[in-house]
Amino acid sequence: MRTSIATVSLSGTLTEKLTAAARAGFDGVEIFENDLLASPLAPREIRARCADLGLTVDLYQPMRDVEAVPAELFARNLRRARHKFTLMRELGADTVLVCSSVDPEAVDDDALAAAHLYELADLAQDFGVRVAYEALAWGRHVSTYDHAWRIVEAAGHPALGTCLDSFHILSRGSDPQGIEDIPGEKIFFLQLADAPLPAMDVLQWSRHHRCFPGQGGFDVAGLVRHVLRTGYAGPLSLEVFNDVFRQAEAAPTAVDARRSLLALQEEVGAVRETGPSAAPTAAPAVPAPVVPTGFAFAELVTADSEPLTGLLAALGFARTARHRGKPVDLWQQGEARILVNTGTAVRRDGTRIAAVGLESPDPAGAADRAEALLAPVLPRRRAPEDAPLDAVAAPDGTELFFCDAGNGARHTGWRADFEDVGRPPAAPGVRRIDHLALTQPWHHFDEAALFHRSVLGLDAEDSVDVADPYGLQRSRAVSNPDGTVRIVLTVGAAPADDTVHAQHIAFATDDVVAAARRLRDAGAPLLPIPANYYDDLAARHEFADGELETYRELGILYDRDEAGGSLRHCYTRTVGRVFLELLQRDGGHRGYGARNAPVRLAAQHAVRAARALGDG
Ligand SMILES: O=C(O)c1ccc(O)c(O)c1
Ligand SMILES: [Mg+2]
Repeated sequence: MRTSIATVSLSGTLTEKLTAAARAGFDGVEIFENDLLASPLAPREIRARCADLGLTVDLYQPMRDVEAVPAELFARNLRRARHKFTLMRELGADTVLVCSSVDPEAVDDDALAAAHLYELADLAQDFGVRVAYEALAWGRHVSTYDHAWRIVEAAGHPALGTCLDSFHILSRGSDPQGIEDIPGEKIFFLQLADAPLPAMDVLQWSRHHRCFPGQGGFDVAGLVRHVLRTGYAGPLSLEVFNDVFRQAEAAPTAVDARRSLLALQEEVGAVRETGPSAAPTAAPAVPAPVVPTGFAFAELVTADSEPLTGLLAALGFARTARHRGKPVDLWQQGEARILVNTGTAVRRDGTRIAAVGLESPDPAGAADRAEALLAPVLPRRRAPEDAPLDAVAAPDGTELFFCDAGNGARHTGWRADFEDVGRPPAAPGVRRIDHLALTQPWHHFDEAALFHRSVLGLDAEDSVDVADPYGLQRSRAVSNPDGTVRIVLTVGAAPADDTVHAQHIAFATDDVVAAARRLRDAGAPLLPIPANYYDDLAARHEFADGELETYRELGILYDRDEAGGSLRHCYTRTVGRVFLELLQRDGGHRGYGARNAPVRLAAQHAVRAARALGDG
């Protein structure tokens, strides 16, 4: 199906939006009136720009507050419409979206509304324009799609149809099944947006929190199936009002938007119309996702490896191999493998997680999927003898390598690029990487969740808001079914300091107390946790004698889930942007201890403040 995007969904000038949409591969655009009004280009020049970019102008919108008003006001509305239809002829737009009225002077009279829309469509027809009537969820008298359709049907004008907008339909909890009662040829346009639950005032919800399909909580795919069964032949168009997208760079937002439609069409699948014609609407053929089965490695870049390797050694890691051609060392303990790269130019914020190796049952298939979902395989700076290894860039820039599963043991693939220099500890206290926490740039949070879900086939949990002392952090975990790959995507609060940008690697251990003691005894300080936290733990949970004192001594945090599963975890100091977590899960606890995050964040801010004063 053709794809389109409303220019309101992207940031920048109209020209920048058009360029971004075209580069992302959209077939057409909805020209949002505010974008045109703010543009120095005349409608004819915008038309030419779209033509140059290979974009069709699928819709001009919105025309507001037209119908069911007193005669004198309606006459003024028709005058306004005439001006707009003239503009549309210049613009090359053949369909205008008319939103249901919010005018205080509008009356609740379907017959009058139908008569007015008939007159409007009649005038539009003289300009070669069609009118698509849309029910705004907050419309004064018309706020549901089925009500808007009844008025369109009653008007019965060939140049009058309806525009369906998934936000207005799903936000009100309307049953989309009724869409199939509308003849497809009378659905002049379809606008798609998702949005996070829970509900809020629909106008604010719509104006600020829409997101691309797959990034929120609506069943947009289900709605689209209903529409396609009618035989609707127009484009799938994204209309998203989102404060972040309005500020973020248009190009990556447009790519994210296109990716959301590719993933949506895949989810919708092939739909056979229930109407007279039979041709099923096929989804674009994209390779199936190849879900990663584990972490092959995490690669940290650092200018000064001492603090990092000192911390790894204190944790019980051993330096076991060295890359044959690059300044990259492998540190290992159990199945946890950390690459320490001192050769990559490190930005001002120092040590950071730059790449992640994902074990994959089909690395080539994973790369094909990524390419099909607009995440191109990165050109690799590799020597001829280096193992073939494809990587793609996640929205935060982290390079994700698709590694042949089992590299850790069989020394094939990436592991063959390293020569052994030592042996991993015989009795590892750390078993494997439990999860990675990757802080996302503020404007890539929704994009990151969609990327990890659609490109990597990981399941996304609901986002969780965590109180940082200086604002709110949002986190959303993505994972594979058995939990051997878990990535927590976090977007930080202001001020943009290291805490906000910090990343961490969580290591799974069967005995967090022993691991914490070893770390402390090896001279690597643990993050100190305030006494008040432990007083609160004592109030909330029963512990064995001495257990709480041990946690207080070692800075171990505790969480118990509804099923009685427990999580014990503690943190190291931060090196550059990276800190390490030791965690012990018991009784099937699958969470991340989000309840403890505010305390951990406050403790990290306190350490940072102490360091700034020179006493930390
Ligand atoms: O919020 C609005 O004003 C608005 C305008 C046009 C639309 O198509 C829409 O869905 C909402
Ligand atoms: Mg709309």
